[in-house]
Order: sequence, then structure tokens, then C-alpha cells
Amino acid sequence: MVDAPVISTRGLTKSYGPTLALQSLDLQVDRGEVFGYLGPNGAGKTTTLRLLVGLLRPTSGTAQVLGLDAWSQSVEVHRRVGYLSGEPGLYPRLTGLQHASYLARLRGTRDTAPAQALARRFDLDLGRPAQDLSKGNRQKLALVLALMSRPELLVLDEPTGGLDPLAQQAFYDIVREHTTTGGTVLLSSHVLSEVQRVADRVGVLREGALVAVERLDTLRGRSLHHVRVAFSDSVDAREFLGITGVRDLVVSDHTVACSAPEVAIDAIVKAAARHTVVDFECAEADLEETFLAYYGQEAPGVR
Ligand SMILES: Nc1ncnc2c1ncn2[C@@H]1O[C@H](COP(=O)(O)OP(=O)(O)OP(=O)(O)O)[C@@H](O)[C@H]1O
Repeated sequence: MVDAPVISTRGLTKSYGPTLALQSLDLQVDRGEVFGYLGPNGAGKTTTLRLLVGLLRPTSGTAQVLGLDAWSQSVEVHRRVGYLSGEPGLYPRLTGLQHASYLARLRGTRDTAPAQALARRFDLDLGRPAQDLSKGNRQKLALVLALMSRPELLVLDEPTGGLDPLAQQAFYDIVREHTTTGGTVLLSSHVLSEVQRVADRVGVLREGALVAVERLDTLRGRSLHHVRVAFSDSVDAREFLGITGVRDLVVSDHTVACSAPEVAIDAIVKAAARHTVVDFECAEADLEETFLAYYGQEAPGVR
């Protein structure tokens, strides 16, 4: 039997007065997946996440999480979902360990060992009051608190903001381990480069509408290459213009430069080989660039 999706929304819509923040979202996330939810500032990511964890009531449509209605069964949803908000609320005078033991007791246990193990991986001192922690360390503490109960679903709003590269790596490792034991993760970000190391699929939200959902391995298969060929004589641009997938073609003096997906490279090499080639360069673009090429300059990650 195929598992029911961990997240399933239908026509999920949220307006704040006249502002339509989320427009008829249909999204499914399966068990064991890491889903990267991308969008520029104000696109509606936080609104979606708050709807999924039952902190906001939809204007219309439904959100099912772990088979529960996110709004009417929000108590049960909170028990089974780990949520990291974009602005984590910590008690200034409580230490990290006091936060962990408070949350553990709310979940009916006194066991803070999982929190301590996570803190070691993030190199975080749980003995200091939250008010004495740097921004990055507060973020680490908030992550420890969201992850410590090993919830079936993690909903994380911009989780890597403020983390140094070592802490980011620890975070990605923990997320991966979480999914290998059946957990599911939804994480938001405004840049692909932050989620590409860990996401299985990404969705792009723009002005409240989901404009694309793509598997990361599909995107990698379509990854653009930058090609530059130098010839001993001048060449005609038209010989390269007709090759499927070729974009940003620039023919100047004795050189041809373009971007092209991997499948077009063979045709480019064959067209070039009709002339005397004196130099040839071909380098894979980073995924962010490929992504922008397919989803336009208004896609997230322009900076
Ligand atoms: N409580 C609110 N009252 C009125 N408008 C709101 C409220 N919360 C969000 N909005 C508006 O809804 C839209 C979506 O906001 P949201 O915070 O969901 O976007 P986001 O993608 O999370 O942005 P960011 O990356 O900046 O956090 C924005 O136009 C925002 O101004």
C-alpha cells in the first residue's frame, strides 16, 4: 500500500484583509521527502508554514498534515510536528537546557539526552541563558528544540539563516538522518543554494502562487553548461543558433560563446568541428543559474 502524503493541501488560500498572501495552493509532500519551499520575500512561505502547523486559519481550502486537518486538529498536529518559526520565541533568562527540559516535560518525558546530543553536534553550549547567545547560537538552540523530539514532520522556516558553514553542514546531516528513519521535512528558503544540498524536490512560490515544482535530480539533469569555442577563422552564428537548447549565444570575432544543457553539447561540438578549433572550454553552471534560466529572473535567488 502506498503511504498517504504527509502534507496534502487543496485550494489552500489565505487573505489578510485585502492582501491575498496565498492563492489556492495544491501541494503534496510524501513520507521521507525533503521539500525545499522557495520564494522571494513576501511570497507567502511563512503564511503557508503557519497554515500547515495550525497557527493560522485558512480563508478557504484545506491543509491535511499526517492525515489530520491542520486547523481543526491542531493540538494533535502540534504534538506530532516540529516547527521552527522564522522568529523563534525563546525565554531570555532560561538556559538552553532549561528550554529543553521544559519542552520535554510538555511532551510527557524528562529526557533531555536527545537535546544534549544535538547541541554537541551544533557545538552549542546549553548552559547559557538565551539572552546571552549570539543570533546564530539562538538559531542553533531553536533548531535543537524543534528536532529533539524526532517529530514525524519537521516544518522549518528559513532554518539555516545565521548559521556558520559548519553548523549548516551539521544541520544538513541531521535532516538527512531524519528522513532515513522515515521522517519528512519541509523547509523554506529564499535561495536554492541553501536547500540544494538536502532537498529532494523544490517548489517555487511567487506572489502567493506555486509556479513550479521540480525534482532536484531532474534539474541537475537539465543543468546548463557554459561553452566557449575559439576558431582560427570567423564563423556564422546561424550554424549554432539552430541547435536545440542553445541560449545566450554570442558570436564575436573568432569565438562563439553560449549556454546549453548537457544534451546539446554533442551538437555544439559537431558544429564546431566543421571549422578549425583553437580552444574549447565547457564548464557546468551552478544549479542556481540553471534554475533561474528555467524559471526567469524573478525566481528566488537573484542577488
Ligand atoms: N499578519 C499579517 N497581516 C497582514 N499582512 C500580512 C501578515 N502576514 C503576512 N502578510 C503579508 O502576506 C504576504 C506574504 O507574507 P509571508 O510572510 O507569508 O511571506 P514570506 O514568503 O514568508 O516572506 P519572507 O521571506 O519575507 O519571510 C506579504 O505580502 C505580507 O506582507
